[in-house]
Amino acid sequence: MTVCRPTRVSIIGAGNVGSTLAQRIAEKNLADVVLLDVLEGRPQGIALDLMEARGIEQHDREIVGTNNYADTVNSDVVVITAGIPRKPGMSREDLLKINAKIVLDVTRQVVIYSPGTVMIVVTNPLDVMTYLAWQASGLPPAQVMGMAGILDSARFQTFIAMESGLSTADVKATVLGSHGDLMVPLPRYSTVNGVPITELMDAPTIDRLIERTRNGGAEIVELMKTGSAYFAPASAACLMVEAVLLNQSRLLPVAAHLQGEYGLEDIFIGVPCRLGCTGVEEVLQLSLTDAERTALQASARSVRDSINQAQTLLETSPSPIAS
Ligand SMILES: NC(=O)c1ccc[n+]([C@@H]2O[C@H](COP(=O)([O-])OP(=O)(O)OC[C@H]3O[C@@H](n4cnc5c(N)ncnc54)[C@H](O)[C@@H]3O)[C@@H](O)[C@H]2O)c1
Ligand SMILES: O=C(O)C[C@H](O)C(=O)O
Repeated sequence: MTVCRPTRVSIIGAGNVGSTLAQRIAEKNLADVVLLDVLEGRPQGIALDLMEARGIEQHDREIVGTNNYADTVNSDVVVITAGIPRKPGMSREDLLKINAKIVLDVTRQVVIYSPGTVMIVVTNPLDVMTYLAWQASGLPPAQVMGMAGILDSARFQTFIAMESGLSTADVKATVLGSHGDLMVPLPRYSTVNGVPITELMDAPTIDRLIERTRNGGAEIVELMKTGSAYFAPASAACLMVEAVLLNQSRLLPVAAHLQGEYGLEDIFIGVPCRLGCTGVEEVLQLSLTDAERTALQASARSVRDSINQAQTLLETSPSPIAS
């Protein structure tokens, strides 16, 4: 008798984003979930809690909590959420050194047990962490990507719907670039049922919504006082997991490795990509105005500076980046 192996997603970091993502994946019946954390008891407790909801939510997905990477073996997708969230007054870049060490450590352990996985990075600062995870993993670049563009676009989408009073379902918004102050919201590619928002709102209103989008993560950090956003981030990561597991050919903005696209080399940054079972299957090159291209280049320069900074910081660490 053939024994079927269920699809498995491992989530490294059983904190706010990781545990919410585990819930979404299981309740959408996408895959079995392994939730791993350094904290003893936390992933086990969350997994048991989610298992006890199965009868109510009507699914039979296995959710396992663990501190042992061997339990993540043969994961189809691994999502890295391990790391420290920022506090009010901090930028995501302030997390660079501490999270770089965590991301390098967990990535190296993940690929021992899942050498062919698709890896989705969530830990901040996002674009740099995705680059470091890719380097440490040895995976082909198409199998490593970062989650941010879907979240930033969803925030822009929400603010456009709130401002216009039109249904969120009809709004499509596009945000490219880094997951930071230099992200690049694109009003020309943001529409309400096909109508560009530039036809629906005046420039000062659009500028105000762009500013709120750029500040979207910080706005929640300031309100929550401890921790950062996790419901919308988990939804965004789940969309990527779903696109990969179900080979959906979704066109989504993700932090992908660029090798000449948009005139950028050897960097991970948010661009529209076709996502399928092998990961990033294509980078779509939008035509950009001079101003949009300049903004994307500035965004990429800031990511490149942070990568250089992370590599300098890590040179003094006991486990430097090694390919
Ligand atoms: N890319 C995005 O858009 C986005 C959105 C939200 C959060 N984030 C980032 O994701 C990260 C997690 O956010 P959160 O709200 O879940 O934080 P959290 O503090 O709730 O959870 C983080 C978890 O990581 C665990 N952890 C730390 N070091 C670890 C290690 N070496 N191995 C395994 N687990 C480890 C912690 O024990 C904790 O449970 C943060 O860096 C945050 O800034 C990014
Ligand atoms: O803002 C943060 O620090 C968390 C995340 O990147 C977000 O945008 O919500």
